[in-house]
Amino acid sequence: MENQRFEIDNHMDDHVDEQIQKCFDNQMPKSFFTFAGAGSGKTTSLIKALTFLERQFGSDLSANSKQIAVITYTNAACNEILRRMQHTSIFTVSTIHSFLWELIRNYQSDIKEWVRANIASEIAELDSKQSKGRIGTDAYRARATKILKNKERLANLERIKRLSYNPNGENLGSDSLNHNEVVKMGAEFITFKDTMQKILVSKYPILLIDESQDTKKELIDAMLTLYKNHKEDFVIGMFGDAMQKIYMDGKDNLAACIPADWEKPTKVMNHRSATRIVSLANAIRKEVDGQRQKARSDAEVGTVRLFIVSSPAVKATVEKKVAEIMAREASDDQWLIPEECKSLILEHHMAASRLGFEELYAPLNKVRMFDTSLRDGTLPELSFLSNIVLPLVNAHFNKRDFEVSRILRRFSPILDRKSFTSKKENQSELIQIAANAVDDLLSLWNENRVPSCLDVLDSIKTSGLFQLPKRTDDILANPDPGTLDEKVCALRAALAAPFTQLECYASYVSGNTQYATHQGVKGLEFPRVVVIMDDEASRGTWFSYEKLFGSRNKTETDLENERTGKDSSMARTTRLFYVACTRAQKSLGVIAYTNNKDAVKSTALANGWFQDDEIIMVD
Ligand SMILES: Nc1ncnc2c1ncn2[C@@H]1O[C@H](COP(=O)(O)OP(=O)(O)OP(=O)(O)O)[C@@H](O)[C@H]1O
Repeated sequence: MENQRFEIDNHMDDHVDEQIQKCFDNQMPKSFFTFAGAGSGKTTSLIKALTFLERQFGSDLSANSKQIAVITYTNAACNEILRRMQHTSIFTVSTIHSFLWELIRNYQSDIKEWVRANIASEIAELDSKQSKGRIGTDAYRARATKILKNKERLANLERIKRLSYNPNGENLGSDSLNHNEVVKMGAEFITFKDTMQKILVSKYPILLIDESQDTKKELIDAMLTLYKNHKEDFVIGMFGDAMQKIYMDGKDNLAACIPADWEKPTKVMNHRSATRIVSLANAIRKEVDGQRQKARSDAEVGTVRLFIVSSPAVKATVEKKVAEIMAREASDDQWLIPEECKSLILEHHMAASRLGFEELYAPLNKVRMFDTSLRDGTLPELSFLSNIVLPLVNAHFNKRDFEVSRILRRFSPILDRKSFTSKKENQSELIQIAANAVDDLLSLWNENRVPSCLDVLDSIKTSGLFQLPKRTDDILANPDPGTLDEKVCALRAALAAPFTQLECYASYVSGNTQYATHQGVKGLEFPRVVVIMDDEASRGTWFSYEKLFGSRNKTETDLENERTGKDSSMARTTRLFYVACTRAQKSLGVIAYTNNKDAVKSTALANGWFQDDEIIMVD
């Protein structure tokens, strides 16, 4: 085995980059589909392709006002690509939502027409269900509310001059489109409007999609239609890995839908992980598609361990013990430093309980509308506190006066440039007003008190130190709870939490703690990884590690899905497990919280995922 490793040619996949470069040949453009396993260098190949394109065609594209579009799954991935390409202007790097919105935003009359038809069809569908529904049930009432809201929106539509959309926000206004509408509409415009196709192809003769296994199926289908109609003057390049499909809105069996005339380069190396981690990844993948990777000849052996723990254990204590054992087993003391390890949880609330921001998180986690903004930190009330107030408070307590005045100049309406320059004679007075407002705010921390987030908002409201998010008045008011809407109620309950919890939350959403979710680390890598499998603590039904590890029976639906070849919760969990484990470079600890330790152990052994001496039973 060791000898075989040294025979591995670490450059065996280099031809893939040349194959991709040939696809961009002006005379004979070809689209391509590069699907390969974790750590095989897909993102690296994407960056190499962009570097090549810039060198080869950069000035030509700029001279003709054309660009290369790159679509990524997250804003973080966009920023990483932009950073690596040094923000070169021949590239438009965006998420699916912003890409589509940029493409269609100026076609307002088409947008309005589409929205009108879409609402009308939703109403018709709801009406039809309502006519068959049972009066008085929750579902009946919910449908009635939806019908009413849709009718109001339809009536209001005519008065709206311009429909707006923010790909990274909540889109609350009556003139706003929601995320689903933009994807559906954008994809339909590309699919059915010749002019939209021509505009897209002429602006972006090359379009590359990263993580295409999870790219919304509507967009993939639209791109395949676009390809069919414009294959002579348009190149699509898709990068991805079917084994890493972890969201339900991606296209199933994408590989089978790729036209026969595309290039399909494949890779067999794993440049990321130690050999033992690569062999675990191969074992997890074995039953799915049998694809095997090779570790680099210079890869270290690495360490994997499975810790099986009875569910009611005190988790923080268990996880500390696991880190200590990993330090010993992997001969690596860095395991003892939490910031040097990444702990992958299943849901954000598991980070909230471990990091101590549960009171802030739990009420907001119940509101579906907050799903995205709570998780990415863009919920206006929280982002206001995290991005403006927290830095101000920290700067003050760390005696960074220059930073305090920078924040005030930038964000405080008291020192707003316009009023400041127009009232020259009052400038020192304005500075004093701002300083007093800051003092009032900071006095909340006097005598080692910890204010609640509500106290902080209240002080800012009284002093006018900063402009507050729109809902603050409602949140701070004290009306009969029955009259408040669900979102305001949840915000009120959450913001009663101590401000220290906001600090922990802010640190978590900006990626500065040891915790991240299995899904959130897609595309990333870390030297030391702990994968935490804890179905009992996770509320979703989408994944089930207990079923994957044989400690819970499959349901009738699972069995039916398996029989009919449909995606099942076992299949989804296998892919999530693969994604999580393959983030590790050097060593990997997997913790299974379970009520059936023996079943977990025998499944881990029977599947060839772990050896007996790699499994540790924790009491
Ligand atoms: N040809 C190569 N030679 C050496 N190192 C490489 C090569 N290609 C990629 N790497 C390194 O391997 C690691 C994984 O690469 P990359 O993130 O591009 O893989 P990926 O296929 O996109 O992974 P994943 O699917 O897991 O997101 C990175 O650290 C990268 O720098």
